[in-house]
Amino acid sequence: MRTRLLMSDQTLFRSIDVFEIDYVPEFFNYRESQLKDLAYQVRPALEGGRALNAICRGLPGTGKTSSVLRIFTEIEHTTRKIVPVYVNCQNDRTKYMVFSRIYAAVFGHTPARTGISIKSVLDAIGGALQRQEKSLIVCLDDANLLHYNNTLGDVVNSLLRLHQDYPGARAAVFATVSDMNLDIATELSKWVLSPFRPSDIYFPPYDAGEIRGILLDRIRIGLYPGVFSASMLDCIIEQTMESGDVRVGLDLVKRAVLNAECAARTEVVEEDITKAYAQAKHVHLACTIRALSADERLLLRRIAELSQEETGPLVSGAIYGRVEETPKVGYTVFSRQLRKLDSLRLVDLIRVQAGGRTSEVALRYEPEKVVQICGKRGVGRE
Ligand SMILES: Nc1ncnc2c1ncn2[C@@H]1O[C@H](COP(=O)(O)OP(=O)(O)OP(=O)(O)O)[C@@H](O)[C@H]1O
Repeated sequence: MRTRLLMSDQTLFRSIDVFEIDYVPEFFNYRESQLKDLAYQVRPALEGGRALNAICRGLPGTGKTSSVLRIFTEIEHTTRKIVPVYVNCQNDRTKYMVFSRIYAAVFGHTPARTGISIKSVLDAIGGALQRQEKSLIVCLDDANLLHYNNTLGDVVNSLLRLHQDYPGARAAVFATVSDMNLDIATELSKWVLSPFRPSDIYFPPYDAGEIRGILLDRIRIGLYPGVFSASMLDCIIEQTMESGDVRVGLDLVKRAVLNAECAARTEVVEEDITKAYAQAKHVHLACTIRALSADERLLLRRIAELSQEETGPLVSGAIYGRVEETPKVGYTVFSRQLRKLDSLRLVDLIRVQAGGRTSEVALRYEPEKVVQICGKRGVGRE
């Protein structure tokens, strides 16, 4: 007899790893054209030259990192003449950390901790590439996080000029950027002396059908048959489309199944998804806030505080007037930061007047939660 009850030693997951953020998906569809573009950038390096630079642009969770890592894996299986290096700028935010990461990929170990200068790390990298006649491709993932204090300009400059001190050492940069308002190429052209001229590779948000396809592939591999019905999947797709980030959908599926297990059910019901959404909402918020610069985080916190204090709608001009941080940023930078919070769906910007500069700013999350996650004022300001 088919039972609806799950025993305590039974699980609905065939493999729970399939829903973890670092899982490398077996099926990777809907990004064929971007993968082709990336492969094209690599081609000159396969022929002994320098790869072409690229900027992969798209909102969070649109497959930028996965695409670059896929191409890097293909490189590793094809040639030893190219050293692909992945740098997660959320973790490695200084020039020294970025070059240590590259050093580790070239030499197989990190540089000695004490007393070694950035210049000597770079010299060692350049020398090794020259001797071994190898070409370097560095992926700066979430490169916008290095944008402040011109770390990004310094890093790109040093890499692209490596060949000047070490003829034959060739390096290229693949930068991924989720801040759709930041024109990294123009920003860099102010700082980077060597020709950067990146190709722009755009990653549009997945539509509902594509999100369904991605989630269905994972459900097929990660869960036992019958655990997740089509109608339950529809609920998850609806929630995922709100943020546009596939990670939200994957996380919701995992949590909903865990909730079903907890209730000793053999299949997910709507209640499991509602509960999962309440649990996951803040996890997603925390991840998005973590990826902000310190100044953007302070602005978001201020908006949350003002939302608690004010009863009427908040408008951008009034928010600017009440930013307390010193030195205060100019209005143009402030507007750009606001647009970024809007593009990350942390706030909604509603134009008050056609063509005017003023917008109504509506926080999309509970202000108390935002203040709590943003942390103390003034901590870690860049
Ligand atoms: N086409 C796809 N097929 C299967 N899984 C995908 C696909 N696109 C994205 N994913 C999954 O979604 C998650 C987020 O993808 P990824 O990290 O590549 O996005 P991203 O655009 O780099 O995001 P961010 O800008 O936040 O770094 C990962 O778990 C990845 O495996």
